[in-house]
Order: sequence, then structure tokens, then C-alpha cells
Amino acid sequence: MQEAASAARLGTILRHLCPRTGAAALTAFPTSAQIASVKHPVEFHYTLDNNILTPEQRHFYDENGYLLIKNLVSGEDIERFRNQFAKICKKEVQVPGLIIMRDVAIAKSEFVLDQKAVTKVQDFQEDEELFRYCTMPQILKYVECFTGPNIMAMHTMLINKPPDSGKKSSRHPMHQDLHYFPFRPADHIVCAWTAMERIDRSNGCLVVLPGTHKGSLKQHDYPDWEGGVNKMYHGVRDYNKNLPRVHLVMEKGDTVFFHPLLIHGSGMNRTQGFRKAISCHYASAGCHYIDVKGTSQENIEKEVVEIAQRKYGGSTPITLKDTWMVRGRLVKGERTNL
Ligand SMILES: CC(C)CC(=O)SCCNC(=O)CCNC(=O)[C@H](O)C(C)(C)COP(=O)(O)OP(=O)(O)OC[C@H]1O[C@@H](n2cnc3c(N)ncnc32)[C@H](O)[C@@H]1OP(=O)(O)O
Ligand SMILES: Nc1ncnc2c1ncn2[C@@H]1O[C@H](COP(=O)(O)OP(=O)(O)OP(=O)(O)O)[C@@H](O)[C@H]1O
Ligand SMILES: O=C(O)CCC(=O)C(=O)O
Ligand SMILES: [Fe+2]
Ligand SMILES: [Mg+2]
Repeated sequence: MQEAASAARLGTILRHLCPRTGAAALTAFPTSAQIASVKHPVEFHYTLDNNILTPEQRHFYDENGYLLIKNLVSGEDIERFRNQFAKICKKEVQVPGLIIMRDVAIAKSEFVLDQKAVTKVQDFQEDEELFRYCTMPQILKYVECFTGPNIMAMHTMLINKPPDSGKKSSRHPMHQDLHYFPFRPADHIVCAWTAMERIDRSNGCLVVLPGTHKGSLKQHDYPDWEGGVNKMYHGVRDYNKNLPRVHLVMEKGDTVFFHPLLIHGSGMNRTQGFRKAISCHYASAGCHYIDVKGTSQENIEKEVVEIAQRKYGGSTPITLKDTWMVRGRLVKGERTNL
């Protein structure tokens, strides 16, 4: 009796939503599972069943390849990351393995403005304060939806996009992060990227091509930019310029999680401020390394190995896999493969 009454209520709702089929649906007495399957008809391909993401969020990620979570990192934590970054730039702390990168326009000019010249730091896995970002429970809670419970932090960055020098070199060309990674499967890799201040088109926000994570890894090369391109800032050689682009406007603390095949980049910084974001690429510890010989990734392997060899190699040969094995850190569960 109760069931008939709720079916009648449902019939009324369905008729409102869909006047033509509402009555027919009522005579069929849909179960709640059937109702759910109308709204979410297929299983999800890119996230795991762990009840953390809503069906709407899982559907959004499946379709778009990214998911933006508002206000995930507190202002106090961001302040601490800022302070630590300043200390690193001022050389008050030395971090083993850390790479400090200057914008190409600044690095190649004679006027170097000290810490103001730093465009990003990479590989801060040995810095306890910055690495806290990669272990934050509220971030890992989401990461686990993509990687599963055994989680490696593979690549860390604090990006300090400088005011553009006039050469447009502050742009980051459109690319897929998987180009840099010799591990798979891609679906078990995810980037977390947190805005450390409001980021919009004026200071060079992330630009994404929604849905491109469903495609394959594309050939990447240096873009043909007159004003110069930063070292290793490869871009997708050919992508459909007519695909819709979405500019991700984010407030301080907002965090976007995105798939490593999602084509993305960032525009130039037209402001006088240094636009800051902190990020970590995570992978399931169960991922495996691949040999990139004979693939489109050979060009980046060559550049990375050359730099690593110069910095650390001496006479021992270093492989691309080595450079990742030494940087990866377990942040949850068990270190199995990577
Ligand atoms: C998913 C994720 C991985 C995606 C990405 O992050 S994509 C971008 C990845 N980029 C990188 O990994 C770049 C890492 N950067 C570095 O390793 C360093 O910054 C280096 C480029 C090696 C330079 O460092 P370092 O050697 O300490 O700097 P020096 O001032 O001594 O310069 C040595 C030679 O490098 C040049 N250089 C420095 N910074 C840049 C730059 N931004 N772009 C292009 N060339 C650059 C510099 O002019 C100098 O060249 P020469 O005078 O020897 O010809
Ligand atoms: N000629 C180009 N080739 C490859 N990538 C480009 C080119 N021009 C811009 N991009 C990249 O496209 C992305 C966004 O560009 P977009 O035009 O949205 O930014 P912008 O020009 O800096 O700012 P806006 O358009 O908001 O004024 C950035 O990653 C940028 O580096
Ligand atoms: O501009 C940014 O902060 C994004 C940079 C980026 O996509 C990358 O380093 O892989
Ligand atoms: Fe990227
Ligand atoms: Mg533009």
C-alpha cells in the first residue's frame, strides 16, 4: 500500500519532468535502482567505487577528465607553503634534489632579480614543509578515488608564474602530463593542483580541453614561439584548435584533480604578481614502468636523462625509470611496484 502511494507520488513527479512518458513509467512501477540507472545509466570508467565522490562528480570526471573541489586547502596551510617557498628562494634552506627553474626570458637575460626570477620549483619531496601538501588527508581522500588505496606521490611542483616579460614566455603550452611519465596505466594517475591565490585569465589560469582524456597520448614538441620556450615545456604538436576550451577560474585553496591525458596549459601572466599554485602527481603504487623507446616519449626521455646525467650521473648511466624511482614517495598504503 505504502509502495503504491510512493509510486503514485513518483508518477506525479515523472509526469512533471516528462509529461509524455510519465504515465507509461508509472504503470511499469520502476524500482529505485531503475530510477537511479535512468539518471546514471552506465558504470563509471575513470573512478573507483568507494562512495567518496557523488555519482554527479564521477559522471563529470568521466566526461570531462577533471574535477574541481572548492576550498580544499586552508589559508593557513597556503601561507605556510608560501613562507617555505620564499625561504627556498632566499637559499635559507637547501633541499636535496630540488630543481629551481627560472623563466627562460629571465634566465637568458643579464639582469637576474634573485628570487623574483624563480618560475617554479620541482621535486620538493625532501622538503618536509612543502611535502605536507602531498600527504594532506583531504587531498588523499580524493586521490584515492582515482588511484586506489596504495598511493605514490610521483612529481611535485610549486609554480610561481612570473609577470610576463613581454615575450609571452610565461605561457605553458597545451600538453598532456602523461608525456613526461614512463608509467601506466594512465587511468591510475592523477594530478592535484591547488590555487594559492585567486587565479583567473589575468594571471594565467589553467586552460583545459574537456574530454580529451578519452583520447590517446599525442606527439609533443617545443612550440614554435617567437619569444622562446621554457626548457621541457613541450606542447601537443597537433590538436583540434576548435575544441571548446575551459578557463578554470579558481579561488585560493580550490583544488582541481585531473587526468594525465587531459590536454591543458596556462595563459600568460598579465599582472605584476607572481601567480602561485602547488601540485602533486599521484599514481597507484601498482602502476608499472614502461620502456618509452620507439614511442613519442623518446624526445622527453633524452632531455631528462641528459640533465640527470649532468647533475648526478658521472660515469654511471641513468635511465628515465631511475629518475622516477628515486623521486617517488609512498603517501598511503603499500609500495608495491613503482
Ligand atoms: C607533468 C610535469 C612533469 C610537466 C612539467 O613540469 S613540464 C616542464 C618540465 N620542466 C622541467 O622539468 C625543467 C626543469 N628545469 C631544469 O632542470 C633547470 O631549470 C634547467 C633548465 C636545467 C636549468 O637549470 P640550471 O642548470 O640550474 O640553470 P642555469 O642558470 O645554470 O642554466 C643552464 C643553461 O640552461 C638555460 N636555461 C635556464 N633556464 C632555462 C629555461 N627556463 N628554459 C630554457 N633554458 C634555460 C640557461 O640559459 C643555460 O644555458 P646556456 O647558457 O648553458 O646555453
Ligand atoms: N600559438 C599557440 N600555440 C600553442 N599553444 C598556445 C598558443 N597560444 C596560446 N597557447 C596556449 O593556450 C593556452 C591558453 O591560451 P589563452 O589564449 O587562453 O591564454 P592567453 O592568451 O594567455 O589569455 P587570454 O586568452 O585569456 O587573454 C595556454 O596554455 C597557452 O600557452
Ligand atoms: O601553469 C601551471 O601552473 C600548470 C603547469 C602544468 O601544467 C605543468 O607543469 O604540467
Ligand atoms: Fe601539466
Ligand atoms: Mg588568448
